[in-house]
Amino acid sequence: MRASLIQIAVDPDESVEARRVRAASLVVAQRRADLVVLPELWPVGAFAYTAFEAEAEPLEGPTHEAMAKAAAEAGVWLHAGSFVERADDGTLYNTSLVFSPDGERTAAYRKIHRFGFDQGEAVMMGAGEELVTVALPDTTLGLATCYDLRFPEQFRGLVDAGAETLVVAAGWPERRRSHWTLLAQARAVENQAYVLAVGTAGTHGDIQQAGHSIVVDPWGEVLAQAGADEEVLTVDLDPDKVRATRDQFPALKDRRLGLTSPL
Ligand SMILES: NC(=O)CCC(=O)C(=O)O
Repeated sequence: MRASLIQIAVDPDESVEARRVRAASLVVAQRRADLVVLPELWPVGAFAYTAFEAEAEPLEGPTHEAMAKAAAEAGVWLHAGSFVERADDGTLYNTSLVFSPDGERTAAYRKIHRFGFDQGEAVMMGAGEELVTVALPDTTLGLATCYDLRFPEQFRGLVDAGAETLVVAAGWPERRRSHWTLLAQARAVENQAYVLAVGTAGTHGDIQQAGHSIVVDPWGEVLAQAGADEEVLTVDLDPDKVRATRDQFPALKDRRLGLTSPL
C-alpha cells in the first residue's frame, strides 16, 4: 500500500482559493499512490485564528468539492486534511474529510482536543465528540488531528475500534518539533500500528511550522521523514506488518483495564 503525505506550505501571501487549487493538483499528481494525506487546516493555516470566521465553510463547501473531485481524478483514497467547518448552528469545527477513489465522502472527523488553552482554537471552535475510523481495502485508518497526538487514550480508543494505521493531520510548530517526532513514534510503538503524521511547511499566524512529516512502522521504526519545506513524502506500507507485530509481540493483549486506586 503506497501512501503519499503532502506537506503543503501555508503562507498568508497565497490566497485560500489559490492554495485549494494547488492542493488539488498536488493530490491529482499522486495517481500512483493508494492513499494520499493532507495536513491540518491547510486552506487557512492552523494558527491563523483571525481568519477562521471569514474562511469557515459548510461541510460540503468549496474544500469538500475540490477534494472530492481530486480524489476521483487521481483514483486514490484521500484524507483531505482539515478545514474550518461552520455547522448549521454556527459552531466552528476543525473537521477532516476522507474520500474514496470514486470521490465519495466516507468520513468526517471533528478534532476532539482543541489547542490553545484559553485562547485561539480552544475558545473559537467546538470539540468533536466521536472517534472516527475508516475501513480501506487493506487497512483501517484511525483519525486524529495535531494536538490529539498528545492524548494516548484517543489512539487506544481508535485501536479498540479496529484501527491499524493512525493518521495525524497537523500544523505543528517548529518550536516543539522534538515532541512531534517522539509522540509519533510513541503512538506507533504503544499501539503497534503505522503512524502517518503530516504537518504543514511555511509560517502562519507568525508561527513557524515544523514540517518534518513522518511515517513510523508498528515497531516504532521511522520509515521516512520530510524536511522543513513543502514536500511530498511517499512510502510503501505493508498492512500485514501490523498483524504480524501484534501476533509476535502481543503486548496489547496484556492490558489491565478497570484498575482502581485505593485512595
Ligand atoms: N494545531 C495544534 O493542535 C497545535 C498543537 C501543538 O502545537 C502542540 O501540541 O504542541
